[in-house]
Amino acid sequence: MIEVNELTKRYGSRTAVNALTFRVRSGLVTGFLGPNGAGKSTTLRLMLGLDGPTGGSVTVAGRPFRERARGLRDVGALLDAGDVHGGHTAYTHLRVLARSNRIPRTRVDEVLAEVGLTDAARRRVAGFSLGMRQRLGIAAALLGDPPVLLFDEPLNGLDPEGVRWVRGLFRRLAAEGRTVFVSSHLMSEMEHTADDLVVVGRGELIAAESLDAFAARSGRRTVAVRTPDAPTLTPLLTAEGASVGTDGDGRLVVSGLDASRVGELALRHRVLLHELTTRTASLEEAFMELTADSLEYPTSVEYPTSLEHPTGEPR
Ligand SMILES: Nc1ncnc2c1ncn2[C@@H]1O[C@H](COP(=O)(O)OP(=O)(O)OP(=O)(O)O)[C@@H](O)[C@H]1O
Repeated sequence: MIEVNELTKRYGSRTAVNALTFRVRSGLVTGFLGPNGAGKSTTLRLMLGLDGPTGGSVTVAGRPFRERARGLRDVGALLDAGDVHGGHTAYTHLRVLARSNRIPRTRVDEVLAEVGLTDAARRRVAGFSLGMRQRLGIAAALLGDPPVLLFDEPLNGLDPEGVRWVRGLFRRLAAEGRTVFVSSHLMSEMEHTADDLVVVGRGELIAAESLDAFAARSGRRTVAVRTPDAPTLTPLLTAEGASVGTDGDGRLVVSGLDASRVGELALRHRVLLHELTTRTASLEEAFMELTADSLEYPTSVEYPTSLEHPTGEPR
């Protein structure tokens, strides 16, 4: 279990992390989500004691990480896959880490096999693809067989097979009772991997709950309606208290009424319907909406949720 309490980090006048409080439970995969610049990497560095907090604390199994002497056998981490001496081979890189952490040499071969790098073990890391570097970083995190594992954007650069493999690996590590904390800026990467979510934006905590609770809270339902007579139907719907937008594809998007009520109204007023569909906002949409106000580099891209705005105007 990792406990993060009122954790704050300021760089000069810039607050990277502001009073974050959350827990990461063992035996589960916890997704650490937030847009670029949200403070994820800073939080991970603070968790590992690589940087000192301006305020607050992090404890791993009840003790600050700095006080722990077992290094890689206590906490394994992948922070920056590029942070490897390019002149080393994969084997040498892991061998050096193993030696300085008093980990037996046999473990190097085991983790190389685990991440699928046995055949590339004697090649220089300088020639590795990003995906291979990620695998090597994961191997280093696993080297000490630690109970706690932290990964910063581990899926970057992996091909679909690699992504599937990493997902399976995280699930297995959690099933073994370990604490697995994985950062990402994409909900789609966590949706089928994480049990719990910690969501941050501009250094602030936005949500810390189970994925199921997040989904239940944010799974807003709307009704998509295709009709040749939108000018008649729209005021009937708004008179019933619904918000009506359009989806840019000729459909009305109705929130605040369920599909059966929309169907009844249409029938009563003899409005022809070509389509009537209930839609549930995806987790990705809910995440985008939750973090929209905290984007460091907002773009003018419209996401589907904005189409449900009553006026149809982008927010
Ligand atoms: N050493 C530093 N000096 C000054 N500002 C920093 C430093 N490290 C991070 N920051 C700032 O703190 C904020 C959080 O950055 P951080 O890298 O933790 O975010 P992140 O969520 O990991 O983003 P990304 O997904 O882009 O990696 C950013 O505004 C960043 O510019």
